[in-house]
Amino acid sequence: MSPIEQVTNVFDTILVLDFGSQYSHLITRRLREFNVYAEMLPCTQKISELGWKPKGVILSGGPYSVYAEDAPHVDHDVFKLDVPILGICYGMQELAWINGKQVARGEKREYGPAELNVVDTTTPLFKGVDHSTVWMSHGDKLHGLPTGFKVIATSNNSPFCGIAHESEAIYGIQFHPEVTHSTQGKTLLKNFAVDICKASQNWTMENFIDTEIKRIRELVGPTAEVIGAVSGGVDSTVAAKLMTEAIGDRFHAILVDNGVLRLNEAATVKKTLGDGLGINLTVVDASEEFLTKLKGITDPEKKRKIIGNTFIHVFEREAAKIQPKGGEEIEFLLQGTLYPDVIESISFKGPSQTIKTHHNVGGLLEDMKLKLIEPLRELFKDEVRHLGELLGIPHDLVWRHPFPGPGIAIRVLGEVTKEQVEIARKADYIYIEEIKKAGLYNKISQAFACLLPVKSVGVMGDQRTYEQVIALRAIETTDFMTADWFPFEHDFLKRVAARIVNEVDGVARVTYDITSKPPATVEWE
Ligand SMILES: Nc1ncnc2c1ncn2[C@@H]1O[C@H](COP(=O)(O)OP(=O)(O)OP(=O)(O)O)[C@@H](O)[C@H]1O
Ligand SMILES: O=c1[nH]c(=O)c2[nH+]cn([C@@H]3O[C@H](COP(=O)(O)O)[C@@H](O)[C@H]3O)c2[nH]1
Ligand SMILES: NC(=O)CC[C@H](N)C(=O)O
Ligand SMILES: [Mg+2]
Repeated sequence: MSPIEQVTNVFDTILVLDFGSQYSHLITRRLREFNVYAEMLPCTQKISELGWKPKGVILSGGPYSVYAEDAPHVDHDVFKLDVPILGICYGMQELAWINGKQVARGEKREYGPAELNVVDTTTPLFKGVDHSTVWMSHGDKLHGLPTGFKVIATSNNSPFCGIAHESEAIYGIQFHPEVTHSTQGKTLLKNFAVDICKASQNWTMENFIDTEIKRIRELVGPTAEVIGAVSGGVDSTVAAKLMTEAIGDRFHAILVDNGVLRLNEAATVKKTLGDGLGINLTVVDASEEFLTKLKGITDPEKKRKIIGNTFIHVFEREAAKIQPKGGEEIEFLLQGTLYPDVIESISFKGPSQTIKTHHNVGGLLEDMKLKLIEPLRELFKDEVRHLGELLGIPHDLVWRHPFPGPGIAIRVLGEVTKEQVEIARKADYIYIEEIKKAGLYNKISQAFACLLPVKSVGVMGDQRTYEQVIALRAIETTDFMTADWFPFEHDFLKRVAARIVNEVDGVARVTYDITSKPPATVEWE
C-alpha cells in the first residue's frame, strides 16, 4: 500500500488536483486547519490509478488559459467518482470548458479584492459567506453559463462569480477562498468539505500519532531495526521520537558532529534527545574529518558538496557498525521529509533553477537498499511542531530556528578553519542569547551570525586593531522562499555589537544585514 493510501484509509480525504497555482498548497493547508485531511496531486493524475476514493475533489487555480493548446485538463473520470467537485478560478474555467467552452480572455484583468454577492442563498456552499471580501486573480472569464449550470453568486466584474450544477454537487468559483484576503474563505471551504462532502473532521495530531505508530509497527514488523540521521533540529527530532514510541531501542539515531555545529550543540542534543527523550542516540565525532576535507575550500557550492558527501560516508560507516539483535541486517532508514518537499516533487511543472544545493541527507543511501520510513511526509512544519509538543518534546526545541546541515561552514565565508568556526560560533551564541533575553526569539523565523573574510581597522584601548567583521542576520518569513529582515530596535543592535566586539577575540566590527530575500538568500553562502 502506498503512503497516501495508508493515510486515506484512516482519514476521510479531499483530493486537491493542482493546476499549478501558486496558492494550490494553501487549499490543502486550510482544509487541514479545520481537521479535514486533504492530499494534493498533479492535475494530470489518472483517476483509475488513484487507488483510493476521495470524499470530494477540488480543482485548483492555475496560470494557463483553458482554451490554450497546451493547457492542462482534468481526467474526465473525475465525474465518475460521484463525489462533490469544487473548481477554483482555473478549476471553474475548466468545468465551464468541459461543459460548453464558454471561456475567453476578459476585457479587464481582475486582481485583488471584490465583494461577493450571493444570488442563490439556499446553496450550502455560501452559508455565512455572503457580502464578504473575496480575492480575485484572473484574466480569463466565463462568457456564458456552462450547460446544466446556474449562477449562484456575482461580483462587480464577474457575473459568473459562482456557479453550481442544477442537479449535481458540482460548484465553481472565480475567486480564491484559500488566501487569507478572502475573509470568509475558510468558512466556504469548510462548507464544501464538511457539509457538502460530509468529510469527518478527525485529522488531529492526536489521531495521527496513534495511526502512525501503528503503521510504523506494521511496516517494520516485530524484529527489524531502523537507523536515522538526527541533527537536533525540529524535523529529525520529532521523527526520531515517533520512531522511539513505536519501536523503542530498535531505532538507532545517529548525530554526526561535523565540526561546524553550534556552540555545545552535540553535548546538548545528546542530553535532550538521549537522556531527556529516551532516544537511542549515538554521537559520532567526525569533526576532524570534515575540517580536513574543507581545508583550502572557499567556493560555497564546493563546501556544500564536500559536507554532503562526507555525511554519507560517516553515516554509512556508523550504520555498518550496528549489530541488530536478531542478527539480520538493518532494513530501514528514517527520513524527516515534510509535505512541502513532497508537494515540490509532485508538481507537474518542471524543476526550477538551482540557486544553491541544499545539503540533505535525504535520498543519499540509494545503493544501500534500505527501505525508507518517512513518518512526517504528510505534514506541514506547523503540524510537525504541534506533533512535537504532543510527544513531550521540550517547547524550546520544538520552536527552534532551523539550522542548515552544512552549519557554520556556510556562515564562515571563505576558508573554514577551526579558529574561524570558533569565532563565528561565539558571536552567534551571544547574538541568540541576546535575542532570547529580549523576548524576540519566537518573533523571528531565523537568526544567526556570519563571519566575513575581510579585515577592518578599529581602535580598542588606544591600540589600533585590524580584525574581522561579523554580519548579523535575522529574518521573518512563513515559508523561507521569501523573507524580510527583522526590524530590531537600535538599542538592541548596539548591545549585541558591543558584546560581540568585547567578548569575541578576532572581531573588530559588527554589521546588520538589511537585505530581503529576494534579492538575497537567507544564508550568505
Ligand atoms: N549533524 C547532523 N547529524 C546527523 N544528521 C543530520 C545532521 N544535520 C542534518 N542532518 C540530517 O539532515 C536532515 C535535513 O536537515 P534539516 O536541517 O533540513 O532538518 P532538521 O535539522 O531535522 O530540522 P530543522 O529544519 O529544524 O533544522 C535532518 O533531518 C537530518 O536527518
Ligand atoms: O538543511 C539545510 N541544508 C542546506 O544546505 C541549507 N541551505 C540553506 N538552508 C536553509 O534553508 C532556508 C533558506 O535558505 P536560503 O535562502 O539561504 O536558500 C534557511 O532556513 C537556511 O538556513 C539549508 N538547510
Ligand atoms: N488564478 C487562476 O486560476 C487564473 C486562471 C487563468 N489563468 C486566468 O487568468 O483567468
Ligand atoms: Mg537542521
